[in-house]
Amino acid sequence: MTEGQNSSLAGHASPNAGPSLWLACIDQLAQELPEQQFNTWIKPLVAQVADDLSKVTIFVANRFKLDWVRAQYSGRISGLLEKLYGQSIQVELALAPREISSKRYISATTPELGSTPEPAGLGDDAAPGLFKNRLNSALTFDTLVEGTANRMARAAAMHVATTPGQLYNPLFIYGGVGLGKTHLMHAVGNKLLAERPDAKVLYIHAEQFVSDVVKAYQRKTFDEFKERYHSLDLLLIDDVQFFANKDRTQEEFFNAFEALLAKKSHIVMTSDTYPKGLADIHERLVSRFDAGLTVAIEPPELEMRVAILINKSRAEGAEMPEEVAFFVAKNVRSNVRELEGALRKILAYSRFNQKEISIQLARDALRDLLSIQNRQISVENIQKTVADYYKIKVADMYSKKRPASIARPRQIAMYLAKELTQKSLPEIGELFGGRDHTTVLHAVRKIGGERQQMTELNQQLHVLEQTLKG
Ligand SMILES: Nc1ncnc2c1ncn2[C@@H]1O[C@H](COP(=O)(O)OP(=O)(O)OP(=O)(O)O)[C@@H](O)[C@H]1O
Repeated sequence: MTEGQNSSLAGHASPNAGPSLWLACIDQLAQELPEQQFNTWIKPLVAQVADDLSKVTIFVANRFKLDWVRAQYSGRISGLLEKLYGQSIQVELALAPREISSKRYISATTPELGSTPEPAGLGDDAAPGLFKNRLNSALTFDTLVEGTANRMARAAAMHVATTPGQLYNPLFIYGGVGLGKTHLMHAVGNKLLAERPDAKVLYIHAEQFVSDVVKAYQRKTFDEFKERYHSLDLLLIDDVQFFANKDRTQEEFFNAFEALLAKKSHIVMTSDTYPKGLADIHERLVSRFDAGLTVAIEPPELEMRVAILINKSRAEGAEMPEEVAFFVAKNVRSNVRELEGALRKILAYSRFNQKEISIQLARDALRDLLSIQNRQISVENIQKTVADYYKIKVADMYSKKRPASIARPRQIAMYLAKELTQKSLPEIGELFGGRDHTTVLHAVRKIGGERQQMTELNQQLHVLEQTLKG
């Protein structure tokens, strides 16, 4: 790495600048690398950033990993840090010391901006008398912004938190990635505990439940396992789609489910799809999942995204002007996790460069993200993806044909064009074979309205949106 040309910031960085810089770098790598690679090599890295931001030391667990990370990723990490900081930084790799849990170190899962702690269950660390509920105390109803997208789910969750074991049992919350399902679950647990500190609450990710079943199997400790799970007052279980094809886990979960319901304990579950949409889960479980209340969380609407940005930025000690929040919210639409990533980049950029948050600064901080979006989502791309999905010809997108099998996918494509691109209604009409803007408006309203009512259509739109966003 080259020596810094400008060291004027040395010694003047804010206390949050180091963590923000490293987390912004991690966010960027999460977007650039395949998930598997990111999870294996980057996520476990822990960094220590010098107070004057002159040096970042990255700790790696063992020698083998150290060599691999150095060979494969160190150049990229240095380049990214330099780009984010705007001047050179010395990057060093080292073997992790024992005291790595000290607060001065930052890992990809450091609970900043409300991130969720690593999933963990009752497994090894559930020593007698010491019950870990695994709740993240930062994820509360107070920090969850309410909007049309999550109103129903939030109201139901609040009801469960205040009067558990009564209505809506189980509560099944579903929706796409990063929309706040996990947050809502933790909020239920935290609220119940605030009112009844003795309540036995457990948050667990479905994968950890699977791993607990495996351990109980290996160690022949099913009695202990049952005693622990069946004695809960509130079980919060995340991402139950992970139970697919795991027969023994499903059986144990079924038993726990029945036992908890019988004693009026409450169960809250999340998933990426509604119960009947779950693949490879036994019918008897699916029907039980659906027997309480099933609610969706939708992608947040514009005003909600703006409110989330302003709130989260305030929580980080920075004021984001409304016009900047609107600019960011219009450009980052998919989910809240991405909004948080964008916010982190903006805050880091503003801190390092000691500049006020403005639209121009946001544009600079997010330039990679904005250019990827502009490159990827074009109306042509949408037309092709929707035509493929509904098995019609791309040419039918511009044709005058009217049978429902063609007209409906065309309306869906128009709706997505309005949602995912910056094009105006007349421009979209033009790209759909010279149609009038009122035709496009009609399609946008119709599909938008039906989306709220029809689960199946909503799922299809989720799939299309995820495909288009890559
Ligand atoms: N309405 C909201 N207000 C404030 N923060 C939110 C809101 N919705 C989501 N978040 C934040 O966005 C991030 C992602 O949310 P969360 O982890 O709960 O998503 P999820 O739906 O469980 O996603 P996944 O399916 O990927 O686990 C979290 O940091 C969460 O605190």
